[in-house]
Amino acid sequence: MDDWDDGAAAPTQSIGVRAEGGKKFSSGRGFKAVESNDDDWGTSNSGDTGFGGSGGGGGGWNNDDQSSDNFRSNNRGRGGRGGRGGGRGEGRGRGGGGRGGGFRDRDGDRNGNENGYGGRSNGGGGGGGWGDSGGSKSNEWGDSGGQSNDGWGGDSGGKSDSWGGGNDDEGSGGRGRGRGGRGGGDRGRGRGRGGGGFRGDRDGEDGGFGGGGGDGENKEEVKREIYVPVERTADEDLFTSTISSGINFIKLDDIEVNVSGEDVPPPMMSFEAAGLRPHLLENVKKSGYLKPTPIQKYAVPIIMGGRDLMGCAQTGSGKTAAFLLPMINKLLSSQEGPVVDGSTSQPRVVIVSPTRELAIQIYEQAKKFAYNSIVKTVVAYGGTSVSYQKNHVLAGCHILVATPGRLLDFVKRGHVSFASLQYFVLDEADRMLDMGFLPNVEQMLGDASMTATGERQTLMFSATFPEQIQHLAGKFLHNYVFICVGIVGSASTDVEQVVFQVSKFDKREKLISMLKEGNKERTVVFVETKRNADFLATLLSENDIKTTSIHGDRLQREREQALWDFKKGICNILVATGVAARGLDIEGIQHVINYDLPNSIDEYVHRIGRTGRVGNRGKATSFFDSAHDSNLAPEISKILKQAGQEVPEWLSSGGFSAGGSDSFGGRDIRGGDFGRAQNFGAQPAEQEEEQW
Ligand SMILES: Nc1ncnc2c1ncn2[C@@H]1O[C@H](COP(=O)(O)OP(=O)(O)OP(=O)(O)O)[C@@H](O)[C@H]1O
Repeated sequence: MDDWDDGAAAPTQSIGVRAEGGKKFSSGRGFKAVESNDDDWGTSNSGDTGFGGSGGGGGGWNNDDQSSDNFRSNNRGRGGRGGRGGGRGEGRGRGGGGRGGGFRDRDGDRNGNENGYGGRSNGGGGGGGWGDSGGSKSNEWGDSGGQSNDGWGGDSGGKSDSWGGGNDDEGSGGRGRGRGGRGGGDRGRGRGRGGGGFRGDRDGEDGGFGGGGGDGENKEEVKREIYVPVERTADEDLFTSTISSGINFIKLDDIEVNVSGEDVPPPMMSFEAAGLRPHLLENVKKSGYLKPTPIQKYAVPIIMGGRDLMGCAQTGSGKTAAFLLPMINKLLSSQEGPVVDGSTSQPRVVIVSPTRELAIQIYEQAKKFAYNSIVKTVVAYGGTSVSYQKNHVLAGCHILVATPGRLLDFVKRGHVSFASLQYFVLDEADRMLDMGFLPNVEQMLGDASMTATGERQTLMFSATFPEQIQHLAGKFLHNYVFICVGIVGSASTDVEQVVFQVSKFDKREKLISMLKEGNKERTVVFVETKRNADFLATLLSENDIKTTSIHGDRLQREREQALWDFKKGICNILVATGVAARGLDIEGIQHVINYDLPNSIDEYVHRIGRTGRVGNRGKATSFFDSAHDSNLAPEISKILKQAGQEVPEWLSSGGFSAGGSDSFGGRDIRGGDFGRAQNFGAQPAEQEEEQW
């Protein structure tokens, strides 16, 4: 299940069954904001119409201590979290029952970290009032939440006992029957009609979940708290916060590079040779970059030459610096300050990323390269205080890094205009141009203030770039150059890929034994659903494996804390949904485990690319459940083969037929002269110091 955040147009999943004849409530309280702020609330409801409350319940968050991230003591469990309320103000949601399977910490002391997960307790349908939960004292849920009509939304700050407390017992999935979730934030009136929840499987798919959703008219999800992001890394520390190149760095030069387009500028052989400004060169050196990677060698001169670009290169091969360096160089050369026209900020560079954490990371990289210079960088992304980020944007910035929803919101409100834009960058461009985000990108590029194609430079980067997306991308680019380092969509050869056949019933045991054997290797475990991410994180914590999790249902504050805990080694295991598959660059990830394989091979390539970066070696293990994953067998076989790795017989006999790289978009789709790539071949590798 996809859980990409922040796409205003991203579809909301509906999992509930709509009940007929729900009950109306005239007022109520949903999630309680930590701090009230008109602007924030207003904004959170100002998006496009279309997808209403993703649920009705608005279940009470059982977090007495709003200032803490702590779920440890008696009331810290999240009581069954209801579906999200049907919005505030005019928002009307028809929602389902809440999500069952709230979890509650039974033993706070065992969880040493702030985001710690406690024991399992599965409540029934959370938001939806009375859930009958498998194995637990379900009636308590109903009593506490549902019977009082007023209790649907739950006062998140208040009597949380009634929501979170009560159910100590373990049990598998709750069966939530949502009865008319009542929408609404603190100050709104919502109307809800509830849908029934789902009952959790008894076979171990824990946690029933409630109906997700009605078709309310609420504009966007109600935010659950207003979060002012914490800048955790001091500017000086940015230089050491990325990954040091590994022993195979030099081998990147062996990868064949194809470049196509008209009058392509020649590659640079060193950062010094590119003509970058001394201040920038100093910051590059301070970052520990001695030599450019292949994508940097080609992309930097092309961007400096004023060209549009579609760049494809493997995960962890330095694409971020490939676009940041030439842009920052230009900003430094012009020496112009940020443009703010009245109450509208006009950045010169806009970089759009599909996830919030990736936006933060790009922002930090930009700040690092622009360190101690006039170039100002700002980040804006969902799940955070709008007014806080708006103030930063309006203070003026050269570079704005943003997720699409928040950016469009700022554009709509007139806080941001593209009138002075020189560069428009789509990172993870294939993702930005797929069905979920394409309307957002079209809106940005079609905005009345947007500089014309040809006047601005448009740059797109990714490790995967299917041909149909290339076709689509072409219409936003002007006489562009296409660079392809290696085969587009191929995995880094520095990642050792192992695929095991594991049925869904054996996955947990296998995972636990593997992690215990792994001796605290820093590991990302990818799962398909948010629910399972929570469940597994809890399970692993119970097994004394320090674990945290990241997925789209966690508060932004929790997401950032989770990544921080993982980066700092407070938790060595990160259980993640696809939200962490792309772009994240975390030092020391030794192992990626696909507990659940993704639905697409591109996603597989991005996920395993969280390890084996910039010449470091890594390992990726995938649990292949033939009942579910057989359609991926040929493509995984192909990826393994391309990376020069052994393909298990059972996998290849599942229908694998070797073909060209076309389905991965391994060539410039323009064909003709453009498609006639100049093959720059492999660069002569310098003498390696160490063989492996
Ligand atoms: N020339 C270089 N020398 C040394 N390290 C580098 C160099 N270029 C980039 N790096 C480092 O390599 C790591 C990976 O870079 P980056 O995140 O840009 O990869 P990417 O190609 O964008 O990967 P992904 O496709 O996963 O997003 C970062 O930690 C970055 O600081």
